[in-house]
Formats: sequence, C-alpha cells, structure tokens
Amino acid sequence: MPRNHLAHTKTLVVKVGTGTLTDASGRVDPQNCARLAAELAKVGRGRRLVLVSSGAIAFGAERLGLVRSRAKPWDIATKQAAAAVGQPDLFRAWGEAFAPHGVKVAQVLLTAEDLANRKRFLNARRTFARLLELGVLPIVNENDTVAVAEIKVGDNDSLAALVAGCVEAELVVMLTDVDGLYDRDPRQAGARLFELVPRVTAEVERIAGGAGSERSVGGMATKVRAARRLSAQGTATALLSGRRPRALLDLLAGVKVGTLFPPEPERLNGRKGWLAAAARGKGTILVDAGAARALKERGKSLLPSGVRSVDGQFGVGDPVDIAVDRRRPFARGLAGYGADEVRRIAGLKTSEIERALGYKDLDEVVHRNDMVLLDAGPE
Ligand SMILES: Nc1ncnc2c1ncn2[C@@H]1O[C@H](COP(=O)(O)OP(=O)(O)O)[C@@H](O)[C@H]1O
Ligand SMILES: N[C@@H](CCC(=O)OP(=O)(O)O)C(=O)O
Repeated sequence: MPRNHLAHTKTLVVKVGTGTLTDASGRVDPQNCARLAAELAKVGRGRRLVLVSSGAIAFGAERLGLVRSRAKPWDIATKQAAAAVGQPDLFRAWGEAFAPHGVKVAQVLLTAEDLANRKRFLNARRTFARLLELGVLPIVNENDTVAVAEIKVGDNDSLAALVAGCVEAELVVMLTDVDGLYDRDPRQAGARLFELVPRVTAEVERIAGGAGSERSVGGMATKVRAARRLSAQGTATALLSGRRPRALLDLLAGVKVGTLFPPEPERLNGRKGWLAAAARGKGTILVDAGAARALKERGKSLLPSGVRSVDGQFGVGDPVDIAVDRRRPFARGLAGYGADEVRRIAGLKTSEIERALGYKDLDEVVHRNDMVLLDAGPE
C-alpha cells in the first residue's frame, strides 16, 4: 500500500499513549496535549475521527502524589483508584485543549464485554456513528475502575483495534514516545527504525518489548499484536512519535514517518469481522484432528461427528471457540446448538441427531457461514 493512499483515509482511530501526554519524569505535559489537539482538529476535518486516549492512571497518580518506584510497583487496586481519580482530569484536559478549535468531545468508557457481546457492540457502533454524524469527537478509554481481569481489554493498543472494528476504520495511528518500531529496544545503542513491516512475523513479535514506564501498559508488544490483528481485519496501522510536532499531519500527507503496517488485501466484514476481533467464546468446542483439517483446509462446517467434548456453557447463537488444544482455539463461530445439546450429540453422525435429542434443528454444530478461522499467531 503506497503511503500517499493514506491521504484518502476517511475513518481513522488515533490512539494516544501515556508517554505522549507526560514528560520524561511522568508529569502530565499540558503543552503536548494542546499541540496534539490542534493537529487532531486539522486531521478530523472532513474525516471520521475517534481518539483513544490513555493517561487516566498518570493523571490520577499526579493528583494523588503517587511516586513511581521500580522497587515497589503499583498494585492493581492502586492503578484502578488512580484511573478513577485521573479519568475526569484527563477528559477535562482534552476538552480544554480542543475547545479553542471548536471541537466538541464525548467521553466513551468501554470494557471488553461491551464489544464482545453482539448486542452491546451494535449499540456502541450506533452511538459512535451518531456522535460522528453530529461532528463530535469521541474520546475512548477503558473503563478501568470496573474492568477486572476477565472483562478487561487490558491495554489501549488492543482497545484501539477493537474500536477500529466498531467504526470500520481504514487506519489506526498509535502515538507513542518513540518514533516507531525498532529492531531492538530503542533505549539500547544502535537501534534501527523499521519504516514498513509488511507482515508481523514471529521475529517481529520477538523484538517488540515491554512498556517504557510504570504508568504505561503493554509496550511495543501489544502494539505489534494489535497491528497484526488490524492487518487481518483490513486496517492499516502506523506507529508514530506523539512528541514529534506534525508527525501525524505528515503521515496523512504521505511523508515517510514512523512505522507502517499495511492491511492484508482480504478483509473480514460485518459479523465475521466482529467474530474474529471482538467476540469472545462463551465456551470451547473441542474437535478431533480430522474436523480441524476440514474446517481449516476445506472451509467446511463443524458437524457433530468431529466433536470430542465441550467446555463451558453457551446457548444457541452464542459465540464459541473451536479448538483441538483448548489453549489455542483456531476458529470461532456462532453455536447452532446449546452446550448441553452439543454434549449429547458429540461424536454422532448427523442422521443420529434426532434420535439423541428428540428433534433436529440443524445438521451443523457451527455453520461455516457463521465461522471465522482465527489467526492463532505465528507458530
Ligand atoms: N523494539 C522496540 N521498538 C520500539 N520501542 C520498544 C521496542 N521494545 C520495547 N519498546 C518500548 O516500548 C515503549 C512504548 O510502549 P509504551 O511504554 O507502552 O508506550 P505508550 O504509553 O505510548 O503505549 C517505548 O518507550 C520503548 O521503550
Ligand atoms: N487505561 C489506562 C491506560 C492503559 C494503556 O494501555 O496505557 P498505554 O500503554 O500508555 O497506552 C489509563 O488510562 O491510564
């Protein structure tokens, strides 16, 4: 994908990391917020723009006078408390920074569950669409105060990827505190910047390290993982320095800045895109190797004969993971039968379904039209 195509981007998500909103000592940097707002106001003209902003923990830590120490890292409750204190401050800072440019802002706080549940996902999509029609800039963050491990997206790089799926963005720009992806941690001497990463391979994942500070989450590793998922979704990702003036404007003018991850040519739309990116399996259907091959290599539906067992509880129409090894699901789909029904027909031929259940609604446990193969990551 040539860089000058980026100028035609109609819908984009810009994710701002903590390191972009704070200075080297971790203090909130209002000047950078103001400069970024001026650039984002320009970028948003004539485009659908959504901002995903981290920084609640850093703003809260500043107000509470919490000092960072490598020896005594903050526990989860402290981070959640800091986020609760800091989120209003963060939102106010953005509101004040955008006001001089006439940009109205809306606060959207999400958890993974909001996007994993199809009904709530469609609700969120409708709200985003209406906000954008009204010319309002949605500013998204994870709802850190309520998001415990099970319902947490966990990092805002992944959240930005989910939001991109929700608004069908062509591009996600991640603004961070380094110029892009380097061949090693840029704090080491001799690190070289990648301009283009055509594919996120295992090697690329290996060189992407952890976070730069206690206030950030994830580091390069979560950005690269999000870029891999986005690429499969048909969305480009750019990593840029949020501290470098004009970097975002230059990117959209086709200038070579930062690191670009182009989209894969074939994209998953609508329900399948949601299944692959946002949905979480309510349970797992464990299948035998033959069924796995039929699904992966021949695009077949899952029939009861290939089912070995079922983990968890789910109803008809719920998203379910499909796996040979329960730690690495290779597909996700909408269940044609509930978990207890699948348990009763596991291993049977389709002709035996009716005898086992007393009725037969479908031949397939998961129909191929309701199924996507997952990118289980590089081997
Ligand atoms: N290969 C790499 N290339 C670039 N940065 C890296 C790499 N490995 C680790 N990092 C670290 O990732 C940090 C950016 O991630 P993070 O601290 O989570 O930022 P943000 O708050 O913007 O999300 C950089 O400051 C850098 O120290
Ligand atoms: N939701 C948290 C930030 C989570 C996060 O991913 O932070 P970062 O790595 O700076 O993008 C906050 O607002 O502080």
